[in-house]
Amino acid sequence: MIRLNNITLTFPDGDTRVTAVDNISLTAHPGTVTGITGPSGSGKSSLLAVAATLIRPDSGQVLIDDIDATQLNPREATDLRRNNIGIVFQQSNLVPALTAREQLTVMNELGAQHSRRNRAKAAARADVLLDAVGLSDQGGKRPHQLSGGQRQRINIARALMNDPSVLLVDEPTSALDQERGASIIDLILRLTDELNTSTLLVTHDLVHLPRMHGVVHIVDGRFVDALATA
Ligand SMILES: Nc1ncnc2c1ncn2[C@@H]1O[C@H](COP(=O)(O)OP(=O)(O)OP(=O)(O)O)[C@@H](O)[C@H]1O
Repeated sequence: MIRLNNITLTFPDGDTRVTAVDNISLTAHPGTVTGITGPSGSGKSSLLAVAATLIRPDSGQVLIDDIDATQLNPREATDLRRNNIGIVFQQSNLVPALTAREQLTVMNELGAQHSRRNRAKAAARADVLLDAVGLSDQGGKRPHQLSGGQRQRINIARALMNDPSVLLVDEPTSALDQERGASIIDLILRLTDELNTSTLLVTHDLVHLPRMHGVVHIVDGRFVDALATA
């Protein structure tokens, strides 16, 4: 589960500071997808970066499975991120030289020694996830041999390699047409249910919002409305 309590985040802006996130609180429960939406520059990506423990907020708590990430030292925060959080970034950052399957198994090699699975278990997990995202027959292909939608599926599978309890997804449909975008949202909803992740999904694509379990609207860094659609 992820709970953000009264998050405020500012960035330096000349002699002053710009407030990117202004006292936002939200909770995402296991098995649910919460949409985060708002105009460009409203603070969506900043809020997601705070949730991902990539940026420490000026104030507020980031509770990941009841651990307050803002109280951890950088090494502890990295461990928490690796073990408990899966992140799908806006830009696909697949490694060009690796096959789809290797994009997943390499996650295990990058993890902390004590949290690594053995190679056979990591390979088995990669196969399960490739199947879950509908690409079990594409595991040998490199990113340039895959379509945009397929690459996004690999991104999602990779984020799930370490069995995270929290899944954070930034604009997963922005590079896709409506139909492919909708099928990526279907996939995220299904995997959230099957793997019981607490999922936050940033999107400016309003068409997808009615399918989320909850929606948080942000304008100028501030929470303006939340409606439960489930
Ligand atoms: N690293 C940074 N340094 C300074 N200001 C920043 C930084 N990152 C974001 N901001 C500012 O914080 C505010 C929120 O930006 P953010 O990227 O979170 O918005 P967003 O809602 O994700 O926008 P978009 O939909 O265009 O991606 C903006 O005013 C932006 O200019």
